[in-house]
Amino acid sequence: MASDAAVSKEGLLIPLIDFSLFLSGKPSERNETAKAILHGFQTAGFIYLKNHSVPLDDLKHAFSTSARFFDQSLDDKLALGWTTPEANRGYSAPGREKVSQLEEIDDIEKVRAAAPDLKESYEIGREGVEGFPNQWPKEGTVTGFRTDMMGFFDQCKELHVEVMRAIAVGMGLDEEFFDRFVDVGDNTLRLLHYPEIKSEIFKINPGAVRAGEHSDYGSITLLFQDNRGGLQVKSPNGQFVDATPIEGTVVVNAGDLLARWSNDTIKSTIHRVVEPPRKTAESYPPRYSIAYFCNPNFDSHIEALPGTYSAEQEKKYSGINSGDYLVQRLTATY
Ligand SMILES: O=C(O)CCC(=O)C(=O)O
Ligand SMILES: [Fe+2]
Repeated sequence: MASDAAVSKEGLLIPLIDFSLFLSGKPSERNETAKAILHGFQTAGFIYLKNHSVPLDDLKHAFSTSARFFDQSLDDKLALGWTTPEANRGYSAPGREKVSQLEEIDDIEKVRAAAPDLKESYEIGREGVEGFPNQWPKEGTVTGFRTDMMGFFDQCKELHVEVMRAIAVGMGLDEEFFDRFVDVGDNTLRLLHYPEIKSEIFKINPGAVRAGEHSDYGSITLLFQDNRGGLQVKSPNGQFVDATPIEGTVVVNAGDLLARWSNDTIKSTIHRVVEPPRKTAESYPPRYSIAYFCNPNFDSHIEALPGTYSAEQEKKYSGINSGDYLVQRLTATY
């Protein structure tokens, strides 16, 4: 069988799929796996892949490198600050955005004092894009950072191509159908750190979350999480369900642009990050995750995929340029 359930609750079934059966299985296994992947995206909008192409050691190394990055002083990180949606590269410390939903000034100050940041992140884009250089830490500060992160970037880029091939096969399209749409690698590697946080934060402000509910924008997101937990996915009946970490797997979710491309046959599902299930008396431990946001090449024209409509008037959306769409979405967020 190509898949088990990674999550099954409240009508949300997220399959756990052995990706090696697609990468190197017999033709029948390959087909069956591709169908299971597509089905997961059409129903839950999320899948877990095990035996994918990113080796566990490289993954562990990416996490320890990320931790060393966030260990730098705040000043050093702020010097690499995220600038514009067009660049979409660099460091963000958006801690203030959530606490500002509190109404009483006293409460706001209390929460800020106890938890200056619920989340910090750092983004890396494709190298060599004119006008938009990556914001690398100064040479020698985080040893090996640039080489290791770009190595990881390329591994994820390759995995994106393979997952898109699986979707193509699942849809009955040519296996290489998406290749020319995704070969450039206009993707974003985002390191995330949710610092240790006092438990009382969630008592003072029950609405507090480590990352607010949202959908992702692009084709798919490859999400690697540590073993803390806290990621939740919205079920069809509106309940948030834990997407519990499974070591060595990657969580893959479809983004809004893929949903649009598929004429809404694929779902881009809402998710968020809350406090993890385990805590000490005083606090919740830090959590690290790495999200790799995949996009169609920024110069591609995206319109309803063959087989997702039978007559022109069934196309739900007009065609759109991928890069324009993504900048539009990022502009609305920051
Ligand atoms: O940290 C996580 O597990 C999820 C992050 C996420 O959904 C995002 O950055 O879009
Ligand atoms: Fe997300």
